[in-house]
Amino acid sequence: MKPVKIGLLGLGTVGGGTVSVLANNAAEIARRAGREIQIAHAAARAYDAGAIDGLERIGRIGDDAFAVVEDPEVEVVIELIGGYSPARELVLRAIENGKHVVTANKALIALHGNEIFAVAREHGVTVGFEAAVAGGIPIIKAVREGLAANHIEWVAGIINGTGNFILSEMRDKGRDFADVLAEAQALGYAEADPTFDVEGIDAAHKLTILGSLAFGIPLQFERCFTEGISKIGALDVAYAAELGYRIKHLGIARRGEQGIELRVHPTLIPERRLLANVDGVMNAVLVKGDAVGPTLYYGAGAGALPTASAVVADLVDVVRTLTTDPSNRVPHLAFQPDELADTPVLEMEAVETAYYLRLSALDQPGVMARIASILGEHGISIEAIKQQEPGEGETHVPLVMLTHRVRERQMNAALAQIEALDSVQGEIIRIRVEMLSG
Ligand SMILES: NC(=O)C1=CN([C@@H]2O[C@H](COP(=O)(O)OP(=O)(O)OC[C@H]3O[C@@H](n4cnc5c(N)ncnc54)[C@H](O)[C@@H]3O)[C@@H](O)[C@H]2O)C=CC1
Ligand SMILES: N[C@@H](CC=O)C(=O)O
Ligand code: NA
Repeated sequence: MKPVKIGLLGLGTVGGGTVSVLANNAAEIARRAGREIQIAHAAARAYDAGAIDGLERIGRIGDDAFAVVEDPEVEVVIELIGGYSPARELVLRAIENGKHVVTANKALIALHGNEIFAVAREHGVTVGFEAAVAGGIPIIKAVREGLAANHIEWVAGIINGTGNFILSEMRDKGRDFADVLAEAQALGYAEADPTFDVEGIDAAHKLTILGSLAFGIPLQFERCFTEGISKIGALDVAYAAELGYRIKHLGIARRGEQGIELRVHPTLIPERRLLANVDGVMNAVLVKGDAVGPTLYYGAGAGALPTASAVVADLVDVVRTLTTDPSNRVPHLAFQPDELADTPVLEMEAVETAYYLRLSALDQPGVMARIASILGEHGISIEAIKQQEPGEGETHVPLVMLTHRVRERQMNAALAQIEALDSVQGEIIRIRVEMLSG
Protein backbone atom coordinates (compact mmCIF):
# COMPACT_ATOMS: atom_id res chain seq x y z
CA MET A 1 0.00 0.00 0.00
CA LYS A 2 1.13 3.55 -0.69
CA PRO A 3 2.36 5.57 2.31
CA VAL A 4 -0.09 8.00 3.94
CA LYS A 5 1.02 11.59 3.32
CA ILE A 6 0.93 13.96 6.25
CA GLY A 7 1.06 17.75 6.46
CA LEU A 8 2.63 19.15 9.64
CA LEU A 9 2.00 22.68 10.95
CA GLY A 10 4.54 23.83 13.54
CA LEU A 11 7.99 22.46 14.32
CA GLY A 12 8.39 23.60 17.92
CA THR A 13 8.40 21.44 21.05
CA VAL A 14 5.54 19.14 20.02
CA GLY A 15 6.07 19.40 16.24
CA GLY A 16 9.75 18.53 16.64
CA GLY A 17 8.87 15.65 18.98
CA THR A 18 6.35 14.34 16.46
CA VAL A 19 8.91 14.35 13.63
CA SER A 20 11.32 12.44 15.89
CA VAL A 21 8.80 9.83 17.05
CA LEU A 22 7.63 9.21 13.47
CA ALA A 23 11.25 8.80 12.36
CA ASN A 24 12.56 6.76 15.28
CA ASN A 25 9.60 4.37 15.52
CA ALA A 26 8.65 4.37 11.83
CA ALA A 27 8.66 0.60 11.33
CA GLU A 28 6.59 -0.22 14.41
CA ILE A 29 4.14 2.59 13.74
CA ALA A 30 3.64 1.27 10.18
CA ARG A 31 3.07 -2.27 11.54
CA ARG A 32 0.33 -0.88 13.76
CA ALA A 33 -1.24 1.55 11.29
CA GLY A 34 -1.10 -0.85 8.35
CA ARG A 35 0.63 1.77 6.20
CA GLU A 36 3.85 3.72 6.24
CA ILE A 37 3.40 7.36 7.34
CA GLN A 38 5.35 10.09 5.56
CA ILE A 39 5.47 13.79 6.37
CA ALA A 40 5.10 15.17 2.87
CA HIS A 41 4.88 18.87 3.69
CA ALA A 42 5.63 20.85 6.85
CA ALA A 43 5.41 24.56 7.64
CA ALA A 44 6.84 26.55 10.52
CA ARG A 45 7.72 30.16 11.08
CA ALA A 46 10.81 29.06 12.96
CA TYR A 47 12.47 25.84 14.08
CA ASP A 48 15.73 24.52 15.40
CA ALA A 49 16.89 22.10 12.68
CA GLY A 50 19.71 20.73 14.82
CA ALA A 51 17.32 19.71 17.61
CA ILE A 52 14.91 17.63 15.51
CA ASP A 53 15.76 14.00 14.68
CA GLY A 54 14.40 12.87 11.34
CA LEU A 55 13.91 16.34 9.85
CA GLU A 56 15.63 15.13 6.66
CA ARG A 57 12.77 12.68 6.07
CA ILE A 58 10.23 15.51 5.56
CA GLY A 59 9.37 15.96 1.88
CA ARG A 60 9.18 19.74 1.90
CA ILE A 61 9.50 22.41 4.62
CA GLY A 62 8.21 25.95 4.11
CA ASP A 63 6.80 28.75 6.21
CA ASP A 64 3.30 28.96 4.75
CA ALA A 65 0.87 26.88 6.81
CA PHE A 66 -2.00 27.54 4.36
CA ALA A 67 0.10 25.99 1.57
CA VAL A 68 0.12 22.75 3.59
CA VAL A 69 -3.64 22.62 4.11
CA GLU A 70 -4.18 23.34 0.40
CA ASP A 71 -1.63 20.72 -0.70
CA PRO A 72 -3.57 18.02 -2.61
CA GLU A 73 -0.95 15.42 -1.70
CA VAL A 74 -1.66 15.80 2.05
CA GLU A 75 -4.31 13.47 3.52
CA VAL A 76 -3.95 14.28 7.23
CA VAL A 77 -2.99 17.66 8.72
CA ILE A 78 -1.32 17.82 12.13
CA GLU A 79 -1.82 21.24 13.73
CA LEU A 80 0.92 22.01 16.28
CA ILE A 81 1.08 25.80 16.00
CA GLY A 82 -1.13 26.55 18.99
CA GLY A 83 -3.40 29.54 19.76
CA TYR A 84 -6.80 30.42 18.32
CA SER A 85 -5.87 32.09 15.08
CA PRO A 86 -4.74 31.14 12.46
CA ALA A 87 -5.10 27.62 13.96
CA ARG A 88 -8.92 27.74 13.66
CA GLU A 89 -8.86 28.93 10.04
CA LEU A 90 -6.19 26.35 9.13
CA VAL A 91 -8.06 23.47 10.73
CA LEU A 92 -11.39 24.47 9.14
CA ARG A 93 -9.74 24.86 5.73
CA ALA A 94 -8.06 21.45 6.05
CA ILE A 95 -11.43 19.88 6.92
CA GLU A 96 -13.18 21.65 4.03
CA ASN A 97 -10.47 20.20 1.79
CA GLY A 98 -11.47 16.72 3.03
CA LYS A 99 -8.37 16.20 5.19
CA HIS A 100 -8.41 14.59 8.61
CA VAL A 101 -6.86 16.66 11.40
CA VAL A 102 -4.86 15.85 14.51
CA THR A 103 -4.19 18.66 16.98
CA ALA A 104 -2.66 19.19 20.43
CA ASN A 105 -4.39 22.56 20.70
CA LYS A 106 -6.72 22.50 23.73
CA ALA A 107 -7.42 26.24 23.50
CA LEU A 108 -8.74 25.69 19.99
CA ILE A 109 -10.84 22.63 20.89
CA ALA A 110 -12.26 24.11 24.11
CA LEU A 111 -13.39 27.32 22.39
CA HIS A 112 -14.08 26.26 18.82
CA GLY A 113 -14.49 22.48 19.08
CA ASN A 114 -18.29 22.54 18.67
CA GLU A 115 -17.91 24.35 15.35
CA ILE A 116 -14.91 22.28 14.22
CA PHE A 117 -16.58 18.93 14.97
CA ALA A 118 -19.77 19.98 13.17
CA VAL A 119 -17.81 20.95 10.06
CA ALA A 120 -15.73 17.74 10.30
CA ARG A 121 -18.94 15.73 10.43
CA GLU A 122 -20.29 17.46 7.32
CA HIS A 123 -17.09 16.57 5.49
CA GLY A 124 -16.81 13.02 6.84
CA VAL A 125 -13.41 13.55 8.45
CA THR A 126 -11.99 12.95 11.93
CA VAL A 127 -10.34 15.44 14.28
CA GLY A 128 -8.04 13.77 16.82
CA PHE A 129 -7.10 15.73 19.97
CA GLU A 130 -5.62 13.20 22.43
CA ALA A 131 -2.54 15.38 22.96
CA ALA A 132 -4.75 18.30 23.98
CA VAL A 133 -5.57 16.82 27.41
CA ALA A 134 -2.93 15.62 29.88
CA GLY A 135 -0.20 15.33 27.21
CA GLY A 136 0.95 11.74 26.78
CA ILE A 137 -1.74 10.13 28.97
CA PRO A 138 -4.31 8.44 26.72
CA ILE A 139 -7.12 9.96 28.76
CA ILE A 140 -9.39 10.80 25.85
CA LYS A 141 -9.16 7.24 24.60
CA ALA A 142 -9.89 5.97 28.11
CA VAL A 143 -12.93 8.16 28.76
CA ARG A 144 -14.34 8.00 25.25
CA GLU A 145 -13.86 4.30 24.63
CA GLY A 146 -12.58 2.40 27.66
CA LEU A 147 -15.30 3.75 29.99
CA ALA A 148 -18.13 3.79 27.45
CA ALA A 149 -20.23 1.44 29.61
CA ASN A 150 -20.30 3.79 32.58
CA HIS A 151 -22.39 6.58 33.96
CA ILE A 152 -19.42 8.79 34.84
CA GLU A 153 -19.90 10.47 38.20
CA TRP A 154 -16.85 12.67 38.43
CA VAL A 155 -13.43 13.42 37.03
CA ALA A 156 -10.65 15.08 39.03
CA GLY A 157 -7.18 15.66 37.69
CA ILE A 158 -3.88 17.42 37.74
CA ILE A 159 -3.96 18.54 34.14
CA ASN A 160 -1.34 21.25 33.83
CA GLY A 161 2.26 20.06 33.91
CA THR A 162 3.78 23.52 34.33
CA GLY A 163 1.60 24.35 37.34
CA ASN A 164 2.28 21.01 39.00
CA PHE A 165 6.01 21.40 38.35
CA ILE A 166 5.94 24.84 40.01
CA LEU A 167 3.97 23.68 43.08
CA SER A 168 6.18 20.59 43.51
CA GLU A 169 9.45 22.53 43.28
CA MET A 170 8.16 25.23 45.66
CA ARG A 171 7.15 22.62 48.24
CA ASP A 172 10.07 20.20 47.92
CA LYS A 173 12.95 22.60 47.33
CA GLY A 174 11.60 25.92 48.56
CA ARG A 175 12.23 27.40 45.11
CA ASP A 176 10.89 30.72 43.97
CA PHE A 177 7.75 30.74 41.75
CA ALA A 178 9.27 32.88 38.96
CA ASP A 179 12.46 30.83 38.86
CA VAL A 180 10.60 27.51 38.45
CA LEU A 181 8.30 28.98 35.81
CA ALA A 182 11.37 30.10 33.81
CA GLU A 183 12.69 26.52 33.96
CA ALA A 184 9.32 25.11 32.81
CA GLN A 185 9.46 27.51 29.86
CA ALA A 186 13.02 26.44 28.99
CA LEU A 187 11.94 22.78 29.11
CA GLY A 188 9.12 23.50 26.62
CA TYR A 189 6.32 22.70 29.10
CA ALA A 190 4.71 26.14 29.30
CA GLU A 191 2.23 27.68 26.91
CA ALA A 192 3.37 30.49 24.57
CA ASP A 193 1.67 32.80 27.10
CA PRO A 194 2.52 31.22 30.49
CA THR A 195 -0.32 33.05 32.26
CA PHE A 196 -2.46 30.34 30.62
CA ASP A 197 -0.62 27.84 32.85
CA VAL A 198 -0.37 29.79 36.09
CA GLU A 199 -3.86 31.33 36.01
CA GLY A 200 -5.54 28.00 35.27
CA ILE A 201 -6.76 28.83 31.75
CA ASP A 202 -4.92 25.89 30.18
CA ALA A 203 -6.34 23.51 32.80
CA ALA A 204 -9.80 25.00 32.19
CA HIS A 205 -9.45 24.31 28.45
CA LYS A 206 -8.61 20.68 29.25
CA LEU A 207 -11.35 20.30 31.87
CA THR A 208 -13.90 21.72 29.44
CA ILE A 209 -12.96 18.90 27.05
CA LEU A 210 -12.98 16.23 29.77
CA GLY A 211 -16.36 17.41 31.08
CA SER A 212 -17.90 17.12 27.62
CA LEU A 213 -16.47 13.64 27.08
CA ALA A 214 -17.57 12.45 30.53
CA PHE A 215 -21.11 13.84 30.54
CA GLY A 216 -22.00 14.24 26.87
CA ILE A 217 -22.52 18.01 26.91
CA PRO A 218 -21.34 20.58 24.33
CA LEU A 219 -18.02 22.28 25.01
CA GLN A 220 -18.64 25.31 27.27
CA PHE A 221 -15.33 26.85 28.23
CA GLU A 222 -17.05 30.08 29.32
CA ARG A 223 -18.94 28.14 32.04
CA CYS A 224 -15.78 26.68 33.63
CA PHE A 225 -14.82 28.32 36.94
CA THR A 226 -11.11 29.14 36.75
CA GLU A 227 -8.64 30.02 39.49
CA GLY A 228 -4.86 29.65 39.11
CA ILE A 229 -1.91 29.04 41.41
CA SER A 230 -0.36 32.50 41.41
CA LYS A 231 -1.75 33.35 44.87
CA ILE A 232 -0.50 30.17 46.58
CA GLY A 233 2.19 31.12 49.08
CA ALA A 234 4.82 29.08 50.91
CA LEU A 235 2.88 29.70 54.13
CA ASP A 236 -0.22 27.88 52.88
CA VAL A 237 1.86 24.99 51.56
CA ALA A 238 3.39 24.64 55.05
CA TYR A 239 0.09 24.96 56.96
CA ALA A 240 -1.57 22.46 54.63
CA ALA A 241 1.25 20.00 55.36
CA GLU A 242 0.83 20.49 59.12
CA LEU A 243 -2.85 19.63 58.72
CA GLY A 244 -2.00 16.50 56.69
CA TYR A 245 -2.80 17.89 53.23
CA ARG A 246 -1.02 18.85 49.99
CA ILE A 247 -2.05 21.67 47.71
CA LYS A 248 -2.62 20.61 44.11
CA HIS A 249 -4.11 22.50 41.19
CA LEU A 250 -7.08 20.39 40.16
CA GLY A 251 -9.66 20.33 37.43
CA ILE A 252 -12.90 18.85 38.76
CA ALA A 253 -15.97 17.90 36.73
CA ARG A 254 -18.81 16.40 38.72
CA ARG A 255 -22.35 15.43 37.86
CA GLY A 256 -24.83 16.46 40.56
CA GLU A 257 -28.60 16.56 40.85
CA GLN A 258 -28.80 20.26 39.98
CA GLY A 259 -26.26 20.22 37.17
CA ILE A 260 -22.62 19.80 36.31
CA GLU A 261 -19.71 21.28 38.22
CA LEU A 262 -16.83 22.41 36.04
CA ARG A 263 -14.12 24.00 38.13
CA VAL A 264 -10.37 24.52 38.16
CA HIS A 265 -8.70 25.75 41.34
CA PRO A 266 -5.97 25.02 43.90
CA THR A 267 -7.23 22.26 46.19
CA LEU A 268 -6.15 20.75 49.49
CA ILE A 269 -6.07 16.94 49.19
CA PRO A 270 -5.27 14.52 52.04
CA GLU A 271 -1.57 13.69 51.71
CA ARG A 272 -2.15 9.94 51.43
CA ARG A 273 -4.26 10.22 48.27
CA LEU A 274 -2.52 9.14 45.07
CA LEU A 275 -3.23 12.50 43.42
CA ALA A 276 -1.49 14.30 46.29
CA ASN A 277 1.70 12.43 45.36
CA VAL A 278 1.80 13.28 41.67
CA ASP A 279 4.76 15.61 41.30
CA GLY A 280 6.72 17.60 38.76
CA VAL A 281 5.48 17.67 35.16
CA MET A 282 3.46 14.51 35.72
CA ASN A 283 -0.33 14.66 35.35
CA ALA A 284 -2.92 12.29 36.74
CA VAL A 285 -6.64 12.00 36.17
CA LEU A 286 -9.03 10.15 38.43
CA VAL A 287 -12.29 9.11 36.79
CA LYS A 288 -15.15 7.59 38.76
CA GLY A 289 -17.59 5.49 36.78
CA ASP A 290 -20.61 3.82 38.39
CA ALA A 291 -19.72 0.36 37.07
CA VAL A 292 -15.93 0.42 37.13
CA GLY A 293 -15.46 2.52 40.30
CA PRO A 294 -12.50 4.90 40.57
CA THR A 295 -9.81 4.60 37.87
CA LEU A 296 -6.54 6.52 37.71
CA TYR A 297 -4.45 7.55 34.69
CA TYR A 298 -0.91 8.86 35.20
CA GLY A 299 1.87 10.09 32.93
CA ALA A 300 3.78 13.07 31.57
CA GLY A 301 1.46 16.01 31.00
CA ALA A 302 3.82 18.03 28.82
CA GLY A 303 7.10 17.82 26.93
CA ALA A 304 8.14 16.98 23.38
CA LEU A 305 8.14 13.18 23.24
CA PRO A 306 5.25 12.43 25.64
CA THR A 307 2.98 14.84 23.78
CA ALA A 308 4.18 13.49 20.42
CA SER A 309 3.25 10.02 21.67
CA ALA A 310 -0.39 11.16 21.87
CA VAL A 311 -0.25 12.99 18.53
CA VAL A 312 1.09 9.91 16.76
CA ALA A 313 -1.43 7.62 18.48
CA ASP A 314 -4.22 9.79 17.02
CA LEU A 315 -2.52 9.65 13.65
CA VAL A 316 -2.44 5.85 13.78
CA ASP A 317 -6.16 5.83 14.68
CA VAL A 318 -6.93 8.09 11.73
CA VAL A 319 -4.88 5.95 9.33
CA ARG A 320 -6.59 2.78 10.54
CA THR A 321 -10.02 4.25 9.91
CA LEU A 322 -9.34 6.08 6.63
CA THR A 323 -11.63 3.72 4.76
CA THR A 324 -14.27 3.42 7.49
CA ASP A 325 -17.75 4.84 6.97
CA PRO A 326 -17.53 8.17 8.89
CA SER A 327 -20.73 7.40 10.81
CA ASN A 328 -19.03 4.33 12.29
CA ARG A 329 -16.09 6.26 13.76
CA VAL A 330 -15.86 7.05 17.47
CA PRO A 331 -17.79 10.32 17.99
CA HIS A 332 -15.61 13.34 18.76
CA LEU A 333 -17.28 14.05 22.11
CA ALA A 334 -17.83 10.39 23.08
CA PHE A 335 -21.63 10.61 22.68
CA GLN A 336 -23.40 10.67 19.32
CA PRO A 337 -23.57 14.33 18.21
CA ASP A 338 -27.38 14.39 18.23
CA GLU A 339 -27.38 12.89 21.75
CA LEU A 340 -25.56 15.72 23.53
CA ALA A 341 -27.45 16.85 26.64
CA ASP A 342 -28.35 20.36 27.74
CA THR A 343 -27.64 19.65 31.43
CA PRO A 344 -26.70 23.03 32.94
CA VAL A 345 -23.20 23.80 34.18
CA LEU A 346 -23.57 25.22 37.69
CA GLU A 347 -22.47 28.65 38.87
CA MET A 348 -19.56 28.32 41.32
CA GLU A 349 -21.78 29.80 44.07
CA ALA A 350 -23.97 26.68 43.86
CA VAL A 351 -21.03 24.31 44.37
CA GLU A 352 -20.42 22.74 47.76
CA THR A 353 -16.91 22.04 49.12
CA ALA A 354 -15.02 22.13 52.38
CA TYR A 355 -12.55 25.00 52.84
CA TYR A 356 -9.15 25.89 54.20
CA LEU A 357 -9.16 29.49 55.44
CA ARG A 358 -6.21 31.61 56.52
CA LEU A 359 -6.62 35.04 57.97
CA SER A 360 -4.74 37.51 60.08
CA ALA A 361 -6.67 38.32 63.28
CA LEU A 362 -6.09 40.66 66.20
CA ASP A 363 -4.64 38.70 69.12
CA GLN A 364 -7.37 39.60 71.65
CA PRO A 365 -9.99 37.65 73.58
CA GLY A 366 -13.34 37.39 71.79
CA VAL A 367 -11.99 37.77 68.24
CA MET A 368 -12.00 34.06 67.47
CA ALA A 369 -15.45 33.70 69.02
CA ARG A 370 -16.81 36.50 66.78
CA ILE A 371 -15.34 34.85 63.64
CA ALA A 372 -16.76 31.46 64.62
CA SER A 373 -20.17 32.99 65.26
CA ILE A 374 -20.25 34.66 61.80
CA LEU A 375 -19.34 31.32 60.21
CA GLY A 376 -22.05 29.63 62.30
CA GLU A 377 -24.67 32.19 61.21
CA HIS A 378 -23.98 31.11 57.63
CA GLY A 379 -24.26 27.42 58.47
CA ILE A 380 -20.49 26.85 58.36
CA SER A 381 -18.99 24.58 60.99
CA ILE A 382 -15.29 24.42 61.77
CA GLU A 383 -13.53 21.07 61.61
CA ALA A 384 -10.05 22.11 62.73
CA ILE A 385 -8.37 25.29 63.82
CA LYS A 386 -4.76 26.36 64.26
CA GLN A 387 -3.96 29.59 66.01
CA GLN A 388 -0.33 30.70 66.01
CA GLU A 389 1.47 32.58 68.75
CA PRO A 390 2.09 36.24 67.87
CA GLY A 391 5.65 37.16 66.88
CA GLU A 392 7.63 39.67 68.94
CA GLY A 393 5.77 43.03 68.90
CA GLU A 394 3.03 41.73 66.56
CA THR A 395 -0.61 42.54 67.23
CA HIS A 396 -2.12 40.07 64.70
CA VAL A 397 -1.79 36.29 64.50
CA PRO A 398 -2.35 33.92 61.59
CA LEU A 399 -5.48 31.86 62.09
CA VAL A 400 -5.92 28.75 59.98
CA MET A 401 -9.19 26.80 59.78
CA LEU A 402 -10.64 23.81 58.01
CA THR A 403 -14.41 23.93 57.60
CA HIS A 404 -17.02 21.31 56.84
CA ARG A 405 -18.68 21.34 53.41
CA VAL A 406 -20.80 24.36 52.56
CA ARG A 407 -22.11 26.09 49.43
CA GLU A 408 -19.73 28.68 47.98
CA ARG A 409 -22.52 31.27 48.24
CA GLN A 410 -22.62 30.93 52.05
CA MET A 411 -18.85 31.03 52.27
CA ASN A 412 -18.66 34.21 50.15
CA ALA A 413 -21.20 35.93 52.40
CA ALA A 414 -19.42 34.84 55.60
CA LEU A 415 -15.98 35.88 54.34
CA ALA A 416 -17.25 39.31 53.28
CA GLN A 417 -18.57 39.86 56.81
CA ILE A 418 -15.38 38.59 58.47
CA GLU A 419 -13.14 40.67 56.20
CA ALA A 420 -15.11 43.75 57.25
CA LEU A 421 -14.28 43.23 60.96
CA ASP A 422 -11.79 45.74 62.40
CA SER A 423 -10.06 42.85 64.14
CA VAL A 424 -9.26 41.11 60.81
CA GLN A 425 -6.45 42.39 58.62
CA GLY A 426 -6.26 42.10 54.82
CA GLU A 427 -7.66 39.48 52.50
CA ILE A 428 -8.73 36.03 53.71
CA ILE A 429 -7.01 33.21 51.83
CA ARG A 430 -9.45 30.45 50.94
CA ILE A 431 -8.51 27.13 49.32
CA ARG A 432 -11.14 24.51 48.58
CA VAL A 433 -10.69 21.07 50.09
CA GLU A 434 -11.59 17.77 48.40
CA MET A 435 -11.30 14.34 49.98
CA LEU A 436 -11.50 12.54 46.58
CA SER A 437 -12.78 9.38 48.14
CA GLY A 438 -15.12 6.94 46.44
N1 LIG B 1 4.67 21.98 24.88
C1 LIG B 1 3.96 20.97 25.43
O1 LIG B 1 4.44 20.23 26.27
C2 LIG B 1 2.55 20.78 24.97
C3 LIG B 1 1.95 21.59 24.04
N2 LIG B 1 0.67 21.35 23.64
C4 LIG B 1 0.07 22.17 22.60
O2 LIG B 1 0.77 21.92 21.38
C5 LIG B 1 0.74 23.09 20.54
C6 LIG B 1 2.17 23.45 20.17
O3 LIG B 1 2.88 23.76 21.33
P1 LIG B 1 4.48 23.85 21.35
O4 LIG B 1 5.06 22.84 20.44
O5 LIG B 1 4.86 23.85 22.78
O6 LIG B 1 4.68 25.31 20.73
P2 LIG B 1 6.03 25.94 20.18
O7 LIG B 1 5.92 27.41 20.41
O8 LIG B 1 7.22 25.22 20.71
O9 LIG B 1 5.96 25.65 18.61
C7 LIG B 1 5.07 26.30 17.74
C8 LIG B 1 5.56 26.12 16.30
O10 LIG B 1 4.58 26.70 15.42
C9 LIG B 1 5.23 27.62 14.56
N3 LIG B 1 4.26 28.67 14.19
C10 LIG B 1 3.62 29.54 15.01
N4 LIG B 1 2.76 30.28 14.29
C11 LIG B 1 2.85 29.87 13.01
C12 LIG B 1 2.21 30.23 11.79
N5 LIG B 1 1.28 31.18 11.76
N6 LIG B 1 2.56 29.59 10.65
C13 LIG B 1 3.50 28.61 10.68
N7 LIG B 1 4.14 28.21 11.80
C14 LIG B 1 3.82 28.83 12.94
C15 LIG B 1 6.43 28.13 15.34
O11 LIG B 1 7.38 28.70 14.48
C16 LIG B 1 6.89 26.82 15.99
O12 LIG B 1 7.63 26.05 15.07
C17 LIG B 1 0.00 24.14 21.36
O13 LIG B 1 -1.37 24.12 21.00
C18 LIG B 1 0.17 23.67 22.81
O14 LIG B 1 -0.87 24.10 23.65
C19 LIG B 1 -0.06 20.30 24.13
C20 LIG B 1 0.48 19.46 25.05
C21 LIG B 1 1.81 19.65 25.58
N1 LIG C 1 1.47 24.04 29.09
C1 LIG C 1 0.85 22.76 29.21
C2 LIG C 1 1.35 21.87 28.12
C3 LIG C 1 0.57 20.65 27.97
O1 LIG C 1 -0.63 20.63 27.79
C4 LIG C 1 1.17 22.14 30.55
O2 LIG C 1 2.09 22.63 31.22
O3 LIG C 1 0.48 21.20 30.95
NA1 NA D 1 -3.72 12.85 26.33
